[in-house]
Parts: sequence; structure tokens; C-alpha cells
Amino acid sequence: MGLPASPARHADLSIDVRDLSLVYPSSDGPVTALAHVDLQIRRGDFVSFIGPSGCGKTTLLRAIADLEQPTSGQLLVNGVTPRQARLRRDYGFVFQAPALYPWRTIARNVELPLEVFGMPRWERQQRSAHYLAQVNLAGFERKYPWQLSGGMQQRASIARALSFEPALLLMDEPFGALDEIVRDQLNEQLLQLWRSTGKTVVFVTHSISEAVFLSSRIVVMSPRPGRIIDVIDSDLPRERGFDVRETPQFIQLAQRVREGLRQASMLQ
Ligand SMILES: Nc1ncnc2c1ncn2[C@@H]1O[C@H](COP(=O)(O)OP(=O)(O)OP(=O)(O)O)[C@@H](O)[C@H]1O
Repeated sequence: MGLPASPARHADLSIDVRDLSLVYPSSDGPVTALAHVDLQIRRGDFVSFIGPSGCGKTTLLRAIADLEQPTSGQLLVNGVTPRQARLRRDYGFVFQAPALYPWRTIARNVELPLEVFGMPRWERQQRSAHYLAQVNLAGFERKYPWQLSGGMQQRASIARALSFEPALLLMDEPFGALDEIVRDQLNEQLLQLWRSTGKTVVFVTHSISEAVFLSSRIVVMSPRPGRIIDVIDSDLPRERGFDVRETPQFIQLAQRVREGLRQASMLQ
């Protein structure tokens, strides 16, 4: 794949990864977590990374977030380096665990990044109320994290990532530790949020049905060394409910992902 043909096309890209490799030093010798990865993510896409444990999903997400440094290759986030994008606060990051401060109320946890940016108190409070309402946590502002369920805590951490209004949301298995019913609810809410805000979302998951239900593109990865083996564009309508899981298109997409994962496991 060549470089983008025109500046207009380049401007449509949220993330542009070219021939990216990342090698971790370790006591047992170097570990190639990513090898020659190429990936272009358009603005407004919902992209999932799926693959067996150790295929480099988290490493790729962390490289995009400037939390890991590539060994070689090129990586642009909104047209600038990951470091510049981080300094510009171009993205919010949601980790697997909610990582809320237990001594702060939910509202004050959401306000934390805004405090760091020096935003006035009234505006912080307005923002946290708005984004807590968006994740259906209105009325819980004064509670402490330990007074909320795991799913509610994770929703609060999504509100925190949204509070400074990034165009890009990076999510590392955010619902992995939750039971299936809560996970289904959060999937529906996240999809609604994506549709209403037009944000670009990059989402790491182990679940085929979660990846197919949520995504406009699914990136299937394979380990040793970590690389992309399939990129699947979804033809499901943006407006979708859980009944979509019974449709032939959904089942076909899930089969293609499953086939990719089967190949990935044979390559191990
Ligand atoms: N800090 C590190 N130092 C050395 N090796 C690492 C480090 N972090 C990750 N690795 C290795 O890099 C490879 C990719 O790891 P990564 O966590 O990105 O995979 P993953 O696909 O996200 O896995 P999982 O699904 O289990 O979370 C693995 O072989 C892992 O052991």
C-alpha cells in the first residue's frame, strides 16, 4: 500500500501506521511485539483489534497513545506524532480497570484531567455533569467509586476520557472484566455514544461478538511476531441493535473473524 494519494485523503486519517515494528528488550532476549504493521484508520471509524493473547493488540494501542516507543516505522495520530497528539490532548484512554481514585467522588474523578489542564471550576463541574449524564450516571456525582458497581465505575472512567472532548477514544479491553449482561448494556451505550458524537474509537477485545457488534472495521492480529493478518470492513448498518446478531451478515462477519483467529493460532 502506497502513501495517501492526496492531502484530502491524508486529512481523513485519524491514525496512520506504516511499517511499524516494536521490539521489547527482555532478560530472555528481545521480544518482537509488532513486526511491519501497516494500518490506516479513518476519522469516525470504530476499529477493533482482536487476536490471541500476546499478538500485540495492547502494544499497538499503547504506541498510538505514546505509552510505548516504536523501534522502527512511522506512526501519525491526526497527522502529528503520538507525542504531539498526547500533548495536544487529542485522545482519551480507557484502561481495562477503571483506575478511579477512591478518595475522590465520581464527579471529581471525571474532573481530574480538567483540573490538570487548569480549567475553571464552574466549567469542570459543567463538563463532568454533562459526560456523567451521557454514560447514564446522572445522580451518582457525589458517590465514591467503591459505592458503584464495576460496570458503573467503568462508565465513570469513560466519562473521564470524554471530559476533555477528544476526537479519538482509545479503549484497552474496557469491558473484559465485566459479566456478559453488563457488557451487553455497555456495548449498546458505547455504540450510541459513537453514533451521536462521530468520534473515532480504537477498541481492543478478545470477544468476536463484541468486535463484530461494535465495529465498522475489525483488525485481526496474529502473534510471534505480532502482525495484522486481516482487516474486515463491516457492512452492518451504523444504526444497529442486538437483533443484528441474528442476521446472516453478522454471522458471516463473525465467521471471517473466527477463520482469521484460527489461522493466527496455527501460525503460533
Ligand atoms: N514491557 C514488556 N517487556 C517485554 N515484553 C513485553 C512487554 N509488554 C508486552 N510484551 C510482550 O509483547 C508481546 C505483545 O504483548 P501485548 O500485551 O501487546 O499483547 P496482547 O495481544 O495485548 O495480549 P493480551 O491479549 O494477553 O492482552 C507479548 O509477547 C508480550 O509478552
